[in-house]
Amino acid sequence: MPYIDDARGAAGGSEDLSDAWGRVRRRLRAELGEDVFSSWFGRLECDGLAAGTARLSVPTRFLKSWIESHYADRVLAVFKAEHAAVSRVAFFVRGAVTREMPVAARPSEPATAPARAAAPVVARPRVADEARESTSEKAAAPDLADDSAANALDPRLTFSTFIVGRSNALAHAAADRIARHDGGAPLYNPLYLHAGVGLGKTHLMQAIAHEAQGRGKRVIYLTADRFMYGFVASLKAQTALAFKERLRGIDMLVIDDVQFLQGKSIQQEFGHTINALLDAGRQIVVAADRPPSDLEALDERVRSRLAGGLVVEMCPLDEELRSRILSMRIAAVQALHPAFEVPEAVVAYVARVIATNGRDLDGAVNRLLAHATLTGSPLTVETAEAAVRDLVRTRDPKRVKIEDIQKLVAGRYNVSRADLLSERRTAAVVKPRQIAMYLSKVLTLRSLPEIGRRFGGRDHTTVLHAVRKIEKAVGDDPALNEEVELLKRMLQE
Ligand SMILES: Nc1ncnc2c1ncn2[C@@H]1O[C@H](COP(=O)(O)OP(=O)(O)OP(=O)(O)O)[C@@H](O)[C@H]1O
Repeated sequence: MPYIDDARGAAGGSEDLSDAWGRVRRRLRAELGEDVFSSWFGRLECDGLAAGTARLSVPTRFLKSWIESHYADRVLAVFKAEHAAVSRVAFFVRGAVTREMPVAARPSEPATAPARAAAPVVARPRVADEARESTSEKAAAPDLADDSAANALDPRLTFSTFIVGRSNALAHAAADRIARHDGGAPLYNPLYLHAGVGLGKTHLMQAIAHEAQGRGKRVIYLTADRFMYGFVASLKAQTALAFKERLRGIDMLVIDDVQFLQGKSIQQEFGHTINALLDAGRQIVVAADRPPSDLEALDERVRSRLAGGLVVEMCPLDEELRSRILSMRIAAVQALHPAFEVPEAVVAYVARVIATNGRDLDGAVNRLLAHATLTGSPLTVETAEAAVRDLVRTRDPKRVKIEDIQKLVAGRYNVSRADLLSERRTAAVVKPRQIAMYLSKVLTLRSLPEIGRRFGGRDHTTVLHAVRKIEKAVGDDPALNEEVELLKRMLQE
């Protein structure tokens, strides 16, 4: 069970918290839009409630600090509205070992699915606990000088537990070839995997690292934020040279979530590291949530080097693959809970309705287990439907393009798209232009400078001004609010 010390009596315990958490997620998704929600909150889990504080966890420090600085108040307000016992929210980074089962998922032990190994992940003993923020900072520099890489990988994320289907066959084949490649120049260098949230990138990346390590290769697996913290900490500790040497003296660098690389000097260092490794014929494997050309924060030269090997997209999991992943997860749970019975029809139902990603499939199995354990009654399609309701999305998130926003807004306000990009400053053009910029910010993952470029080469401060202005205007003017909401819906359909 999640730890609920004060809420048990008043709020009805874990089921209540779990329901509230489902509603919090749904409201955040509705309020912030699918893109923002899945970028920042897709991996947020509620681990419990104690002394009025809801404990929320994310897999990386970067996500933690971003959510804390941009969304903490909003999350708190929504949580308070949905659960009377919540008066505070606290964010944590899930550690490889200390990770708790998510809220609806802990009727009994243990996690049913490979928890994402959020921890530093390489060259670091598995006792790593990223929740110990301040102390782990200091430990970052020496971590990379330690050679116990294998210990830090999640032992469950291997090729043997990775299920291959149409959507990931190419990525799997390339990963497999690279991991088993012995001797000679690397085959595809770098291998760049990209996919939306929860489609198996980390699993495949860790599988490569496991396999190559097992073959005696010196491998480092890092998340981008781990790279950043490691580098910054080594600079502080004046061990930057050792850090660089350590990174460059390996056979394979596996680096996850590169879309999070931030900061000029860090990017430069990343670029140098990539170049040095590629030039020395060492294998690099990179994963991100977008193709290299969309890594706007990265220097053009680094982007083109990343794109210079094999770039493979992992597509959404099809129903057949989802069903096989579910069956495997259920079998893993049954090894520990032999009484946990899931009829074929329930597996088929869940595989059909949870069309999003592997993480939601894990969540569904956890909820089924919670339901079965708490009620003691057999699972049916009806009870499964209630148990996984909060995970079901009516449709897949759609990627909205700035161009589509411009076309729709221009059409709606009787101006041309060229007007929106022009220098014209008449009210008839300025308002739709600002609305289009605002929608570009809230519906796409584009940065302010990129949006500025797409609107006739404007400065990012102009975009920021437009975003703030429309944000305020929709708050003050219900008619405009409705108008903007309608445009959002039309774009997302
Ligand atoms: N083909 C697969 N076979 C088995 N498990 C899978 C597969 N694809 C995804 N999963 C499982 O789904 C969950 C999410 O996958 P993973 O963490 O690798 O996603 P990701 O693409 O790295 O997501 P993110 O963008 O959030 O980092 C994990 O538990 C993973 O084991």
